[in-house]
Amino acid sequence: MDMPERFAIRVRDLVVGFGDQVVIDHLSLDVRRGEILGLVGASGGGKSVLMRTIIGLIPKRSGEIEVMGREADPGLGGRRRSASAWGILFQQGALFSSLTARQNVQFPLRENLTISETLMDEIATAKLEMVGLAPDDWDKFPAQLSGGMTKRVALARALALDPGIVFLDEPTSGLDPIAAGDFDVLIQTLQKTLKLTVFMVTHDLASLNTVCDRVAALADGKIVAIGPMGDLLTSDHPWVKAYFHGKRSRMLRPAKD
Ligand SMILES: Nc1ncnc2c1ncn2[C@@H]1O[C@H](COP(=O)(O)OP(=O)(O)OP(=O)(O)O)[C@@H](O)[C@H]1O
Repeated sequence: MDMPERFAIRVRDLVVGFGDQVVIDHLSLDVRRGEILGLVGASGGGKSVLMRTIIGLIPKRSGEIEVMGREADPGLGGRRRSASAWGILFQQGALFSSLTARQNVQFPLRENLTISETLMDEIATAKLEMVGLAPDDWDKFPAQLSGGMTKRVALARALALDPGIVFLDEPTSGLDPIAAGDFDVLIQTLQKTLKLTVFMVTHDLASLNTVCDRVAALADGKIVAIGPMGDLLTSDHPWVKAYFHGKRSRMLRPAKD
């Protein structure tokens, strides 16, 4: 049953820390190919650190990380060697402010491929169309784009090299509920059509409910619960209970009697 090909990412017994602080403490996690996995955890609990360690931006102290069946190589910083294995949408979109939307999408192509300007334009256009950005906005600079448009451009850039996995760090933060809902639908559509594996850090309860196949909860440096949203809602773990059944989440449900 547990064939390695079933998994896009396998993390075993991972430890990551800074100085005296241990952030990730013997954590294990499997991300299945083709699933949308949501990661929740307390602020400062290590979600971004976990994501950045998987993609090789932060060194691990010990443990194993396998991405698409290959051991991540800490010596190479992971990124260059596997540039096309994953794409990343950082928190706040993090576009280059001096480049237009189209140039932002072309950036990873320029960095990693030797192809003509015409082909680069064609690929960037295809990606911008894919994320639903109107042609009028393709040559705008980030400062001229709304929050939702910025996220779309950042997603187009993450998809530039046709990755098998995309990492999304709080993709709907800062968006109004309608724009966030539209973005959720976009992620789901792209995941289906491109057969992507999506690893998504989010605090957005609606995203967790509607787009994630499974949700993993990070507490005390470990994954303390993982499964479909329904399983998380019935988890006995104190942090998971507080997260999903706290005052703010309760407000989302209609009052009984
Ligand atoms: N480069 C770094 N150097 C030192 N400490 C760091 C570094 N990056 C993160 N940390 C620390 O690791 C801990 C986890 O941070 P992380 O950003 O992963 O939290 P998070 O779960 O993503 O939080 P949030 O939901 O608020 O974004 C924090 O205590 C943070 O200060």
